Amino acid sequence: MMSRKPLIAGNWKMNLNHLEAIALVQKLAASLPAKYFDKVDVTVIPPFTDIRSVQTVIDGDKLLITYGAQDVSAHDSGAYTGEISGAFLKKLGVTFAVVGHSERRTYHNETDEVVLAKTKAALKHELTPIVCIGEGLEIREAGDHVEYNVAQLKGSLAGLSADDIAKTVIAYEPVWAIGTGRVASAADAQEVCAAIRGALEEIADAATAASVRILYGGSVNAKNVGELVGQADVDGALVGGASLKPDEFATLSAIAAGGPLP
Ligand SMILES: O=C(CO)COP(=O)(O)O
Repeated sequence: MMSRKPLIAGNWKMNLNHLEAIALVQKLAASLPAKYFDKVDVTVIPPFTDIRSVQTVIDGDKLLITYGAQDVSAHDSGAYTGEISGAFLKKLGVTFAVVGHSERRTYHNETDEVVLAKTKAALKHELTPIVCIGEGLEIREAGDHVEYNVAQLKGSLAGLSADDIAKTVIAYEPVWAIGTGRVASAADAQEVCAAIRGALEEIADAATAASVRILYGGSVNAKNVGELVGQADVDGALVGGASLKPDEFATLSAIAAGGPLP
């Protein structure tokens, strides 16, 4: 099997102003020396208003940490008040764009069609979309989580070529695990991530499915990340709360790299 470099992505959500962002990136860099980056990719995903400041620190200090955006407009430019174009993000050196986070699906009514349009926009502007899917508690309790996630994945990637799918990252984030402290078991994460890989093989091909990184997200911390990323089909984590604590985020990145602890 093709080896996939783990990716640890810190989704700050609507936390930290640009001054706090600078301080966090500096602390994170101090705890995570360059030697780790051969074995793990680490990215921070701040609010839009922090991106320029984060870029300045990362470029100025030649850090190996990358950065992403929490959303991207489906449109390139024009009369779309409040939206942010992928072209602007690319110009700011952004690597990743999260699309379809459950908070956007829930609070902003983003459907699979919207998520697909945003995924296409990210790809068009050479950003790597981190396409999020995940079931709510009712679906999990009914035992329908595998089918639900496969359907959401297929809807969010509908019609994309294998070449485009190869340029994505998928994040499985069960809604009941987000911000609750109730992490999925490693076996539960593996079950859905393996099903996602199977679905990628169906909609693209085996080589593409083997190359795409699939992350788990939902109450990931330094204590549980090792077991999660130890699963065959879990290639990293999308981390919320623990990404706001630079020491813990550095520790969990080092664990994903296979150690040693910083
Ligand atoms: O939604 C998440 C990351 O995108 C997960 O958030 P928590 O790690 O805070 O549960």
